Amino acid sequence: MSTAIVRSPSDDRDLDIVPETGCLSIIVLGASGDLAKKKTFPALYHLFKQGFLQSHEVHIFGYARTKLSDEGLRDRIRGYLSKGEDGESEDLVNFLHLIKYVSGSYDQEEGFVLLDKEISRHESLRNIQVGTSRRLFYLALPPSVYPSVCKMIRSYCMNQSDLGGWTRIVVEKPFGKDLSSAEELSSHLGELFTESQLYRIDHYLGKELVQNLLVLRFANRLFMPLWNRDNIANIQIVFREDFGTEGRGGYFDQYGIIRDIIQNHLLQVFCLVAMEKPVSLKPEYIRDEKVKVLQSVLPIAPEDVVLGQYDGYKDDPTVSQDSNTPTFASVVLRIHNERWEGVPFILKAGKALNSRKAEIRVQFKDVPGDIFKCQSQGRNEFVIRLQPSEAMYMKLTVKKPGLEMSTIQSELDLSYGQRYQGVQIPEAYERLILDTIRGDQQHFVRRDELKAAWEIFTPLLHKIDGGEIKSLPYKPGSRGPAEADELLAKAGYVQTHGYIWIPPTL
Ligand SMILES: NC(=O)C1=CN([C@@H]2O[C@H](COP(=O)(O)OP(=O)(O)OC[C@H]3O[C@@H](n4cnc5c(N)ncnc54)[C@H](OP(=O)(O)O)[C@@H]3O)[C@@H](O)[C@H]2O)C=CC1
Ligand SMILES: O=C1O[C@H](COP(=O)(O)O)[C@@H](O)[C@H](O)[C@H]1O
Repeated sequence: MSTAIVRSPSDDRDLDIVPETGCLSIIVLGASGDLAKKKTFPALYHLFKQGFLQSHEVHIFGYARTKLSDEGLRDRIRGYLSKGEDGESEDLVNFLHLIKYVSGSYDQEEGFVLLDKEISRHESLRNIQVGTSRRLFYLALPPSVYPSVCKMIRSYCMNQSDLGGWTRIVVEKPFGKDLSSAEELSSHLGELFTESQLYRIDHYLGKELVQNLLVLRFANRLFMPLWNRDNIANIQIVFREDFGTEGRGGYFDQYGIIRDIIQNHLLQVFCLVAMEKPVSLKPEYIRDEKVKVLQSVLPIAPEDVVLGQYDGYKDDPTVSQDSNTPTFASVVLRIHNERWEGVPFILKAGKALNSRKAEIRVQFKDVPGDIFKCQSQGRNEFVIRLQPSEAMYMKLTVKKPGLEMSTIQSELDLSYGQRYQGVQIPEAYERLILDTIRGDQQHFVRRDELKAAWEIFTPLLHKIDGGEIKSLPYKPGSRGPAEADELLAKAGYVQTHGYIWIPPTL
């Protein structure tokens, strides 16, 4: 009997990536903060548990201004790591043992000299040849300190030479506040590091169903002829949260929902939905196509925007009383190219809404010559739910089971929890951190991509900052301002009536 070789799509990927081993130091800057404890350290722990980080190779350093001992940092993060575990597992003990804390400022050499000394000490304990070590700096910090921190890393903490080792820098969003500040930051970092050393992380690119988009679009014959202006009426990309800015009001008020979610997370999803097929899976080819589609987006018309701010947002003492910062926005993007001319893409995001959900909703056009008179029931829709409970489903018109010839809306449903029982879907950060260690930049944002993204939103953001477009009030726990639904209808979205999706049971 012959044994079938099952290849994963990545086996044939046209990537210039060599498997990497050897001494690895992961340095989390801003280790005392929110992101570090909630996302970065838990992601590292999951990688450790799965064997991607090996005790004999890896050491993890936390760095921040707060005075803490090694044990102090471990105590801070322990509860976030042990979620779902009974007591303190052997894995957890071993992982925490790898963590060391260094305290220092973000703009003085002393701290970074000390940090370098600690990293070098760990490297020499591993008896490695100078220059073969790998140093990964993760900036879990407010962007205001990126320039000084990067300068310090460049001056005092680089891997010494290039004998197969490397230094890589992971930076979080928001990367700038508009086109000019982003470009300034890019130029600054560009003087210190090469593009291949910089990893601009957008954690939406690490989500399972976002990573599935290219496979779905380009590995299925079914979708190829349909994915265009001839068949698709409109596409929504939606992010909803059922909680407000909670404890992050000070940060949020400076940025707002467009900079926090739409300009990065939703726009990345938009690229993958709208771009053309790349030459191959080589990261540069994929990013080239993303840039092209971003450059084809037309300037945003003011009548294609609805902004909202939930009642109670300004109760946060760190939020200014006359704030016009939107906590909700619905923005219609229009692409000027052969595939998408005339198809509105509605990007919508809001905090303190009635549910927590992120999804892509592709609505198809009406069937010409409808002999079943079923059009009023609703159109075909293909929905990709990114979270919670990953799923893809296709809303279809079918014959209502029974003796009569009547129609009803139903669905073809691929709910991951049901179809892939027992399969653990990795956290976005886990996947992306592993990519940085492997040197795979496919799921990271390139400099020109970032620039094109800011070019789309900067004129609108300046109008909002200048008070030219007002945020409309909405009730927490609602769908957002009613005007957003009106905008959706104006963009051509047709609501399905009387259809209720019944979640599958296991
Ligand atoms: N939290 C989240 O869920 C997400 C965050 N991000 C991004 O990740 C980065 C870090 O976010 P988060 O952890 O929430 O941020 P925090 O506000 O928790 O800041 C992280 C650490 O940075 C230091 N710090 C805070 N403010 C300043 C300042 N003004 N100047 C110098 N140092 C400061 C503090 O450490 P110390 O005082 O000890 O030095 C703090 O513990 C940001 O860019 C954020 O936008 C992205 C996605 C989600
Ligand atoms: O980047 C951010 O993302 C989170 C939402 O992430 P998710 O993976 O839970 O969908 C959002 O709450 C936060 O405001 C924003 O900065």
